[in-house]
Amino acid sequence: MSTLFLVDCDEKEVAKVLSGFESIKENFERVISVINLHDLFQHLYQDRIQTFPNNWNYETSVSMAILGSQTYDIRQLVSLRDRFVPTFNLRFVTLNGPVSHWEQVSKSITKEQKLCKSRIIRMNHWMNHHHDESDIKVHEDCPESDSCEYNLYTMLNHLTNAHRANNEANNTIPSIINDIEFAKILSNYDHELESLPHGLPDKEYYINLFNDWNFSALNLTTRQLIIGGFHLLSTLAEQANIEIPENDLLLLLFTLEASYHQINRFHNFKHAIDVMQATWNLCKILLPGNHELTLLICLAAIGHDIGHPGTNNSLFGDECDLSKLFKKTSVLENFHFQMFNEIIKTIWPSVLELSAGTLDGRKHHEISEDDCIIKKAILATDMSFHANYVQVLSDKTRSEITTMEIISFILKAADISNVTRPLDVSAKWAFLITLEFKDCANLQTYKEAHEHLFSCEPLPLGELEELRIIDGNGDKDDDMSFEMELNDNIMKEPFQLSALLEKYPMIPKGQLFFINTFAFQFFNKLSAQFPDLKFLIDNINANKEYWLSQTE
Ligand SMILES: Nc1ncnc2c1ncn2[C@@H]1O[C@@H]2COP(=O)(O)O[C@H]2[C@H]1O
Repeated sequence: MSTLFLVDCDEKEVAKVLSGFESIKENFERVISVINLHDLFQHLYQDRIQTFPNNWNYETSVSMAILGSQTYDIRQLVSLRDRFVPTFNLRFVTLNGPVSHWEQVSKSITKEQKLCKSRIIRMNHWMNHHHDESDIKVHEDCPESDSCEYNLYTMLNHLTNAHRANNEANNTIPSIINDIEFAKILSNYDHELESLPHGLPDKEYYINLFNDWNFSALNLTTRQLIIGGFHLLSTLAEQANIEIPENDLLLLLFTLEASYHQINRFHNFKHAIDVMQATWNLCKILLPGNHELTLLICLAAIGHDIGHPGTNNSLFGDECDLSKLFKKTSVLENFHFQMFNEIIKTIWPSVLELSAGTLDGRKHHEISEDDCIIKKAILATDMSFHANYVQVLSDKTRSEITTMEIISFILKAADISNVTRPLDVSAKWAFLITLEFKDCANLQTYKEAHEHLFSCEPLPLGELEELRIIDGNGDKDDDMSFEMELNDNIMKEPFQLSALLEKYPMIPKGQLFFINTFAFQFFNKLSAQFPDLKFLIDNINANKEYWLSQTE
C-alpha cells in the first residue's frame, strides 16, 4: 500500500497542481499531511513497526512526499532516505516544480508501482539494477529525477549512496532524525504491554526471553524485536563499558530494521535478531567474561544480513556489477558488512575502534579494514567456506584454535542455528527458508525464460503485466495474502506442524538434506571441541529423527 505525504503543503494548492495529472493520485491508497520532515520520518518509522501483516512497509509499493512552501534540497533528502530508511521506495517532489516534472512523475509512477508489486521482478531489480549515465545526468540537472528506477531500492544504490552520503555528511546524524524520540514511537504502539505505556518496558522480561535456547523471534512483533534488541545491546554495552545514549541505540535498531527487507520470507530483521540471540548465548559459553568481544560479535550478528535480497551468491552471476565490485567473492557478505559499517560509523563510531583493537591492543588507525572483527565475523557466514571451518575443527586441538576462529565459529553457528532449536521453532524457520528457496528457483526460471526482460533496461508496461508470477504451487505472487496466511494459519499458536507439512510436504526432505550435508558435521565437531555445546547436536539429532519419520 502506498502513501502520498504532503509535507508542509497547502492542500488546495496540491489539488490545483495535481488537477492536470489525475493519474498520479490514483497511485496512492492514502494521503497524509505532515507539518515537516521530522514528522514525515517519524511517520515512516511508526508505520514500520505496525503488527503483521503490515500494509505500510514502504517496500511493496512506491510512496511519494510532496514538499510544500520551503526550499528543499532533494538530493539531501534522498541521501537521508538512503542512510536511515534505505529499503524504502520513497520519492520526493517539490510542489512548485515545473510542469515538465509532474509530467515525468505521472509517466513513471504507475510503472514504478507495478515494478515493485511482483516479488520476483523486485528481487531481480534489487540485485541487478544500476543507473546508467543518462539516469545520473538527469538527476544532476533536475534533482527530482524522472528516471523511475531511481526511486526503487537497489543494492548498488544502497551501497554507493549510503557511502557517498555519509562522506558528505561527515557521519553526523542530522537533526531531522536525531530529534525523533524513538522511545515515544515504541510506546505509541504498546498494544501488547498496555500496562507499561511509558519508556522502554521490561528489561528483565526481554533479557530472560533472550536467555533461552527455545527463543523464537518469529513470535515477536517488529516493535518487540526492537525493544528486545535494545535491551540486549544496552546490557552488553554496559558490561563492555562502552557508552551509547538511549535514543542513539534506538535509532541504531530502527535503522537496522529499515535496512532489512521486512517483506523477505527468511532473511529479514527477525532472522537478524534470532542470530544475535543465538550469538549471545554461544558467546556466554565460548568467550565467558569477554564483554567487549561479546558486544562486537552480537553487533556483527544483528548486521550480518543487511539488505539481503532473499537470494544467494550464485544468482548474481559474474557480469553483475556487485559481483565485479567484490571480485566475485562473498558478494553478499561483503555487501552486508559494508552497509553495516556505514551505519555504525554514523551512529556508534566508538565501536569501530573496539572492533579493530580488541584482539591485540592496536589502535584503530593502525588497523586495515580486513582486520576488523565485525568484518571477519560477517564474512564467516559465507557457506562456500563451510568445509574450511569444518576442517579447522577436525585438524586442530582445542588449544590450537585461535580467538579469531572461535569468533567465526560463533557467528557461523548462530547463522544456521535454526536447525538446532527445538522442533516447533526449527520447523517454522525451515518453512520460511523453503519459501525463499522457491523464490530463488522462480527467479532463475523466469530469468531464463525472459532473459531480455531481466537486464537493466526499463521494462515495457505490457511485459510487466505478463510477469505477474504464478509459482509452481499455483500460489499468486502476492505479498499480502501470503502475510495473512502466515499469520492466520501457520505462525498461530498452538502451532500445527502436521498441518504445515500437509501443505508443504517438501520440508522434511529439505531439512534432512541441509542437516546431512552441512549442519550435522559442523555442530558435531563443534560440540566435540566444546562439550558445553552438546545441546546443539542433541537438538539436531532429535529434529533429524522427526524429519526422517516424515519421509517414511
Ligand atoms: N533450516 C535450513 N534449511 C535449509 N537451508 C538453511 C537452513 N538454515 C540456513 N540455511 C542455509 O544456510 C545459509 C547460511 O547463509 P545464508 O543466511 O545466506 O543462507 C542460508 C541458507 O541458504
